[in-house]
Amino acid sequence: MDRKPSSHRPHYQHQHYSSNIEHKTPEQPHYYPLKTDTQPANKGSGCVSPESVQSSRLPHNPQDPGQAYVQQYFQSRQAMITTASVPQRRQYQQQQQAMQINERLAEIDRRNAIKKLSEMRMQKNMQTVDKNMEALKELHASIPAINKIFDVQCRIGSGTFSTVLLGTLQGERCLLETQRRRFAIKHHNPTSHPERILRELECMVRIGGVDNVIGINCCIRCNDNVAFVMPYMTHDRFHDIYKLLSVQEVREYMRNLLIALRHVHRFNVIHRDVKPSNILFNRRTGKFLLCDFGLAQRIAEDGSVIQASDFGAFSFLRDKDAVKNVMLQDGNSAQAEAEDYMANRKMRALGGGGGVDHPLKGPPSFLKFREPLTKKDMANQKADTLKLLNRLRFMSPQTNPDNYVVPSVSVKKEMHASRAGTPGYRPPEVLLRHPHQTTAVDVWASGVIMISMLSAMHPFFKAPNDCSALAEIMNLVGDISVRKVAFMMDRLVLLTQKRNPLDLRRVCMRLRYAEHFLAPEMQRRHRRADGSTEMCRGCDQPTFNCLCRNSAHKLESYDGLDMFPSNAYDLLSRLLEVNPEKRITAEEALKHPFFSDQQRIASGVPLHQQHQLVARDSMPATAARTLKPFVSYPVELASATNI
Ligand SMILES: Nc1ncnc2c1ncn2[C@@H]1O[C@H](COP(=O)(O)OP(=O)(O)OP(=O)(O)O)[C@@H](O)[C@H]1O
Repeated sequence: MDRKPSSHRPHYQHQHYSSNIEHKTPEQPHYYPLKTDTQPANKGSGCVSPESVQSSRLPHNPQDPGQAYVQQYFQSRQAMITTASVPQRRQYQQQQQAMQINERLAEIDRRNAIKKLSEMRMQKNMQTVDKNMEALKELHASIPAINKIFDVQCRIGSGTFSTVLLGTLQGERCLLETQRRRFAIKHHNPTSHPERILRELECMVRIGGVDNVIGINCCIRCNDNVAFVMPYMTHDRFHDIYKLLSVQEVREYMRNLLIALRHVHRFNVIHRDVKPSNILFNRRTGKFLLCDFGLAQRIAEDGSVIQASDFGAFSFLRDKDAVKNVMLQDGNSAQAEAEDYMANRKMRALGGGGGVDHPLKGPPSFLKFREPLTKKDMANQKADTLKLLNRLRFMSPQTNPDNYVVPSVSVKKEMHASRAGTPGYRPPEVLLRHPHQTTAVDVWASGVIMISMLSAMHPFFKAPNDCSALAEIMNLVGDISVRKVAFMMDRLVLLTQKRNPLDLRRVCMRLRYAEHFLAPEMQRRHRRADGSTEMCRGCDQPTFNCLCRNSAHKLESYDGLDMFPSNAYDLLSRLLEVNPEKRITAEEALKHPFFSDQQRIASGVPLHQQHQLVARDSMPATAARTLKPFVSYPVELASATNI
């Protein structure tokens, strides 16, 4: 049989099909558009003739099967309309009108929603502008002296106790904008306790300006309003960068933080508010500053807290020479920042330093060509991650958040224990209400920052109150270590459930590389014959991904997946040591192998000076250029202390 090649068949079929249509077209009845007395045809009735469709879109082509379908559709509809009775037609018209009204209403709703959204956006922008203006006005009104020294540009941040504004010196108006030094003007809320302001001022003057600790240029007071003038530093929001940092950057970040803490701790001062928002870190230049000493406390040799009024707060002010010699940091011009960045880039090109140019290691080859995830896989992965988060955040509903820890010896007189700090960064000794707190409080907080970077989860601890904060810590490190420490501190922790300690490295890896841990092929490989997956009761994870520290399960190894070396986790476990007496100090931590195998690069120090730093960890800040310190203190306080 003479068969046509298969490639010709569609053409043949198409021709056949078209001829069918052509055959039908002559028999087609004429189209009578539906007309009523009040409505012109094709307007408002929702009826469109096939001719009008054809003429408005394409030239009529009877060979086109698409057009043929349109014609057929209208023919059948027209047949229905023409054969329908008057009430049926009216009903049809009413339906069409209702549809149109609905469409119009939907359109109006859509337009209103867009209008409302843009109004809300504008309102938000205006609120920000308002807040900026408000902050500027407030500063000008409450400390008029500021107007004579600074051009205050805008608000750069605000916390619970202050508003921080950006200012440049009026004396430098003749310079290019990029060359003008920039200052952060911290305007304390007048409701802030004077002791708090004084404490912060003293810390900044005595401790600040060196070793990554923010310094102060001057302090201006007018009645109950106080403003600190500090060098301004452009910085990255931790929230924007914590997932992106390379190993080298994490190393530099932690080292700079520990250098700052070591310096602060040498003065027997606990910062008490170490958290990312109090750290100014510039990813481009590698510069790092620890700021906000508003909660700082000085501790006596016996471990008791020295109150701010006994802090010797004014002793340094009495010594006028000491004030003159205060190491001041310069304001930071945009040009100086750009130069720092170039120096850093050069350093990286030579193989040292942190920074953004380091490429991230890709996934290991065995996981590189993974099959795409189905919706079901993604849902499973989400559920699995949620289980882990629930496990980490779990607190029994029976727990009484106001009475979770009691003194084990009830006859002992209860002592005051400081709770100052930010939720999520408080260590076990603070949550256990231990009165003798040490600089180890800050070391724990640095560990919390490190775990956020290693696990790519921020905030890592998210508890709304101290009780659930302690529960979160126990969910990670196990209940036994916390109960032991509590016992040591004469405290009894009331528990409703036991908790296994988790393996820090696997927890961080599981959160950071979730897609690898939950790869469908991995899950399939470990699935039982009945389709279920064996789960570990200790950590609520599949047994092959068990996160328990002493897991007895056969684990998937994920060799080579993690970009962080094992000594990073070793350091982490020492920073997050539950027992404050055993916790590593900042000084010891700086000697940890996590840092020692790397070339030391000090933040913000030009390349040619870096070799001098081998024996030292950081440089003192550059000397003041022109800005003279201006310190003013309340008349009442001055007379009270005989200054
Ligand atoms: N020297 C500076 N350079 C640039 N920005 C700064 C500087 N000092 C502070 N900021 C910005 O202002 C914000 C608030 O500053 P700071 O933490 O000192 O105020 P606070 O009122 O004590 O805040 P909190 O209530 O969070 O403790 C910081 O998070 C930071 O973004």
